Amino acid sequence: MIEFRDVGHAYDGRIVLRDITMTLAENRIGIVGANGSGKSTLARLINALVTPDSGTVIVNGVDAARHKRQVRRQVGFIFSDPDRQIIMPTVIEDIELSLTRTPLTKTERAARARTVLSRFGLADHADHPAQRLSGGQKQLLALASIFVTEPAIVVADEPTTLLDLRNSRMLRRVLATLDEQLVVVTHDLDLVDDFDRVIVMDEGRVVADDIPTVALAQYRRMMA
Ligand SMILES: Nc1ncnc2c1ncn2[C@@H]1O[C@H](COP(=O)(O)OP(=O)(O)OP(=O)(O)O)[C@@H](O)[C@H]1O
Repeated sequence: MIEFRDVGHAYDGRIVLRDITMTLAENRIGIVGANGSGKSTLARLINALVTPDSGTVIVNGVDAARHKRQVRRQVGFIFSDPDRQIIMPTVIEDIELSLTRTPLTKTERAARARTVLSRFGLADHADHPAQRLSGGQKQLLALASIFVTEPAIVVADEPTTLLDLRNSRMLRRVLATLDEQLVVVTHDLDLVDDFDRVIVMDEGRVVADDIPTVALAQYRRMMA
């Protein structure tokens, strides 16, 4: 569960988030809104990549700004630019790296890594150089390397920007099977239309917060 209590944030004195008070308890939550409306900043507050200038963000009972490391262990964050996340030379090594802090043996880590790669359609690329994957494949790898650690909460900032239609459909199917709480920032409205809740941001405020059909209709009217 994620709670925003009267949260505000400014960059260099320019306010980008204001008066955010809400509790995110649903399993799958989408955040949509115009460019620059504050969505990424809101997402980054959840794993303390950004700390609020005012108010508090509480993640599973823990103040994110005060206990960054504890919160980051629970929140997997997926960046829209996968190059920020890919570290190891090969695809399988990159996934295995995510598992180094687990008590799994080397053989178990390799088996878990291969399972997640096939779930994300990358089984045939396991031993390929990670940096030579296509942009979309890198995005899938970045997703797989977070999901393999089974965090309690997954926050994804525009996870489908580089994916073709088949891969964004595959991601949609994978997301539908997850037990983790999921918060997705996106401009891909189809991705969130079967979510439990959609939040619409505008100029740093929440302007709609409802089931997808209602919230997305309001967003479409706003942008018309
Ligand atoms: N690190 C930063 N330093 C200064 N300004 C920033 C920084 N990050 C974001 N901003 C500004 O804060 C505002 C909100 O940005 P944010 O990235 O949260 O919006 P967004 O809704 O995710 O936008 P988009 O849909 O374009 O990705 C924007 O005006 C942006 O220029």
